[in-house]
Amino acid sequence: MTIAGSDSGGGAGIQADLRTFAFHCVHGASVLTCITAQNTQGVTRVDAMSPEAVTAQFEAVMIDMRVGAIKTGMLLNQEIIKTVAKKLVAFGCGNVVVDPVMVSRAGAQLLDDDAVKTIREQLIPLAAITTPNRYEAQILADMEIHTLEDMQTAAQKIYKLGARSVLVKGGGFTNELKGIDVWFDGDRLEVLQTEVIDTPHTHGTGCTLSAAIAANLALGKPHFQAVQDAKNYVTEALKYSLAIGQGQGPVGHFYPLLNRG
Ligand SMILES: Nc1ncnc2c1ncn2[C@@H]1O[C@H](COP(=O)(O)OP(=O)(O)O)[C@@H](O)[C@H]1O
Ligand SMILES: Cc1ncc(COP(=O)(O)O)c(N)n1
Repeated sequence: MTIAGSDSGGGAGIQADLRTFAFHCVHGASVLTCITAQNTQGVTRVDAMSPEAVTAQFEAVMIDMRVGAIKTGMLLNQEIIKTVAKKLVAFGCGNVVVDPVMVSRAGAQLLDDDAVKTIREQLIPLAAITTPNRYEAQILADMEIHTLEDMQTAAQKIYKLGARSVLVKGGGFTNELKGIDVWFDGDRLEVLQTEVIDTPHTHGTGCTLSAAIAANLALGKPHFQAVQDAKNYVTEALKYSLAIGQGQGPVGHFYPLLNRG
C-alpha cells in the first residue's frame, strides 16, 4: 500500500508507486493524501485531503486486506503525518518504508515548514527503512552533506531517530557521488553504487525507489536485498526515462520489460 500524493503528470507520487508495484507483480492499494497539479516543469497547486478522508482510506484497506508492506510519500502537512502515524501504530504495521518527501527536484515545496519536526518525531521511529535524499538527510541529521563520509555520518544520525534502517540517497549530487547511496541498519554500513545514468529525466526516482523497496519487502526479501534490488530497478528505469513534456521527464518503467520479450 502507498500513502502519498497524486501527481497529475503521472511521473511521481501515487502514479509512480502503483506502476512500480505492478511491475513487481504485487497488488497496490493507495491512500491519497493530496492532489498536486504538476507536470514535468513544476507544481502549480496542491489540495490536501482531510485527515478524516486519509483515515477512512487507510482503514478501508487495512480491515479488508492483508497488507505486506506500506510506503509513505508526500504527506504535506502535520495533520496528515499525525493521522498516518497514529494509524500505523494502531494497526501494528511493521514493513513501513518512510520516504520523507520534502522538496521536489525541481524545487517545489512538498511539505509544510512546521511538519519536519512531526516527520522526525512521529514517523521516522515507525520506519523499517527511511529513504531521505541528500537535501532531506541534511535536514533530518542537522548537518551539511558534501562527502561520502558525511553521508555515512548522516545515516548514523538519522538511525538514532528510531528508524530500523536508513538509506541516504545520492541522486542530488553533481559530482562523483551522484548515484551513490549509503545504507545503515545499526550494524552494517554499506555503500550502494550502480552505473550513473546521464539523463535530465529523473522525475519520480525517489518515489520509484521507495515503492520498489516496499514491493520487495512485501515479496519477503531481506531488507538489504530489498534495497539493492530496488536500486537496480531505478537504474533501469532511469536508463529508459521518458523525454516527455517540456521539463524534467519521468523515469520509464516499461521498456526493460518489453526488451525482455
Ligand atoms: N543519474 C542517476 N544515475 C544513477 N542513479 C541515480 C541517478 N539519479 C538518481 N539516482 C538514484 O535514484 C535513487 C533516488 O535518489 P534521489 O534522486 O536522490 O531521490 P529523490 O528523487 O528523493 O531526490 C537513488 O538510488 C539514487 O542514487
Ligand atoms: C505527489 C508527489 N510526490 C512526490 C514527489 C517527489 O518526487 P521524486 O520521486 O522525484 O522525489 C512529487 N514530485 N510529487
